[in-house]
Amino acid sequence: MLTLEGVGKRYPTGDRALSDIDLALPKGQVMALIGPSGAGKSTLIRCVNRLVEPSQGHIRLDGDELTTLSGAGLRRARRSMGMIFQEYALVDRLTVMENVLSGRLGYVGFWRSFFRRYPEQDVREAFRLLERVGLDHALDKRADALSGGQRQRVGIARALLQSPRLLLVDEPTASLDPKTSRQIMRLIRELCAERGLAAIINIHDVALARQFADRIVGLNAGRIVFDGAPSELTSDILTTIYGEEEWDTRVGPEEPAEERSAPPRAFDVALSGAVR
Ligand SMILES: Nc1ncnc2c1ncn2[C@@H]1O[C@H](COP(=O)(O)OP(=O)(O)OP(=O)(O)O)[C@@H](O)[C@H]1O
Repeated sequence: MLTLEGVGKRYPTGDRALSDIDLALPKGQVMALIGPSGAGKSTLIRCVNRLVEPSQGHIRLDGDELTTLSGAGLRRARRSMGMIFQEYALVDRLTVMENVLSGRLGYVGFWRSFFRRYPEQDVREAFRLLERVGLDHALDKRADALSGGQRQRVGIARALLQSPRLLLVDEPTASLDPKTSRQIMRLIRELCAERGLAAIINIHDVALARQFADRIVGLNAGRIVFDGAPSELTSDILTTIYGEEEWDTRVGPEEPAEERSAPPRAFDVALSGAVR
């Protein structure tokens, strides 16, 4: 379980990115983090794995305080948090298998990984994961020969090979088409359920957040302004998170009357297009 207590972040530039963040993320919960650009979503995710140093507060993973760790302790904590990125962060000239195996870098030591001599059990597990994400036919392909969706699947397999306790996911679908985005979100969700893994997913697409997360947290100007179930996300709450917008606009004035008689649910329309 991950807990954040009174977490704040002020960058050296003076920008206050987070204030008084209190959160508890139980094992197995998939949490979507939404909010307008600049709300502090990436900062929050990066405070958890200390890519950004929080200025105040406590962050604990299974009771271990993360904010005071350094050196080997910090490396150990980081390897228990798998990170999945918008731009995949793969090494283009390496194969799919090599990219996935790099998820073990935190465990195998420099020279072994330099010569790419990973223990056999790591290779077997990498193969199993690639099978699970549907890429066992592409083990030897170079990463730069893959589509965006395939690259993200490699990123997911690599994060899981770390044997993480938590997944930190930063806009995993921002570069993907709508269908691939849904497939990737579904995969992340299923894998979290299979492994009892908690995840924080920073995402701009509210419809995807609503469909695939157990819980949604809305940030605005560095503060939590909503924390609840996807079904509680009303248009009033979207206004609280993002500001004034016609979330319910569903039918244009020029729309033929017969089509107005059975409109799609306003909310689905608003969510599928307006919040990007
Ligand atoms: N390295 C940095 N130095 C100074 N200020 C920063 C830095 N990174 C982020 N900020 C500021 O912190 C605030 C929060 O930024 P952050 O990137 O966390 O927001 P976000 O919600 O992830 O935005 P987006 O959705 O656009 O990625 C913004 O005001 C931003 O300008």
